Amino acid sequence: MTIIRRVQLPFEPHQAERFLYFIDPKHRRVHKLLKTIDRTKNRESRHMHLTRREGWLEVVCGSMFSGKSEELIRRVRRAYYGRQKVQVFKPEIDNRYSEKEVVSHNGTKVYAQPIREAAIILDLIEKDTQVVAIDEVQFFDQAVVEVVQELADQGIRVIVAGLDQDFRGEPFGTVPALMAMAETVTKLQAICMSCGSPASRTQRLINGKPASYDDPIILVGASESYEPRCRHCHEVPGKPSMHVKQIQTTY
Ligand SMILES: Nc1ncnc2c1ncn2[C@@H]1O[C@H](COP(=O)(O)OP(=O)(O)O)[C@@H](O)[C@H]1O
Ligand SMILES: Cc1cn([C@H]2C[C@H](O)[C@@H](COP(=O)(O)O)O2)c(=O)[nH]c1=O
Ligand SMILES: [Zn+2]
Repeated sequence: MTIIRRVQLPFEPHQAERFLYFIDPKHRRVHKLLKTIDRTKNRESRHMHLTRREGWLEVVCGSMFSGKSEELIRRVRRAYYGRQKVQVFKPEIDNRYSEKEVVSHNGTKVYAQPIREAAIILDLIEKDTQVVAIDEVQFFDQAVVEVVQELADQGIRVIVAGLDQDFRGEPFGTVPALMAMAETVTKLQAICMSCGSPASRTQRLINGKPASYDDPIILVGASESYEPRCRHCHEVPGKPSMHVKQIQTTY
């Protein structure tokens, strides 16, 4: 028999055996050779990218209007399609569009439990919850960092969405720390309302004028007080300028 071609058919990782087919064109026959394979080895080589242990943190951040809530809602809906037990939380202070829903600027929404402080999340988690989503995470107290770590360590997929920068263009609350400890970080951009470039920052406008650096950081609002801007169009009157020190090197 002349073997001219060896064909390895696709196989599933759970299969303990695979077949090697030897094609003999002369006799128009296919000879089958059964080969036992090592299940563990096979699974490792083909599925290294799959997570074996549940529980991690996903951060969705960016400026206002960049699509953070839309993205959080999209991930939550997909989890519901997967028949997963999901709990969504939001800070009580964010009552712009709804008390008991996360609502995006273009109207998509999902039910959420409003809470006053982060530690309460641990009391509200139900036994079989697999996914926890928290919107407007920048408004929560410092304890939110330990809360999400605890949930992820317990095997829960935790999704948080929030502003990485305040209106002054400075790191916002615990979001930078959450970004550092997350397994994945998705940084979104809106469109700059001044020049049309991708926008990484949020401009606060008071009576149409840029808010000054000393204004309070927390001010709940939407398009009446804020618009997305790129770094070049973002204005913060009174912001201390950064002085780059000249470093003298001596040899
Ligand atoms: N300048 C803008 N750039 C991008 N999207 C904008 C802008 N202004 C309004 N939007 C709307 O905002 C939506 C995103 O809203 P949302 O998910 O609530 O954002 P975020 O949570 O980041 O503030 C977009 O899909 C779009 O409909
Ligand atoms: C920049 C900035 C924003 N806020 C407030 C304004 C809104 O209520 C939320 C952000 O909502 P979004 O879902 O990202 O659109 O935060 C604030 O209090 N301080 C700020 O500096
Ligand atoms: Zn711009």
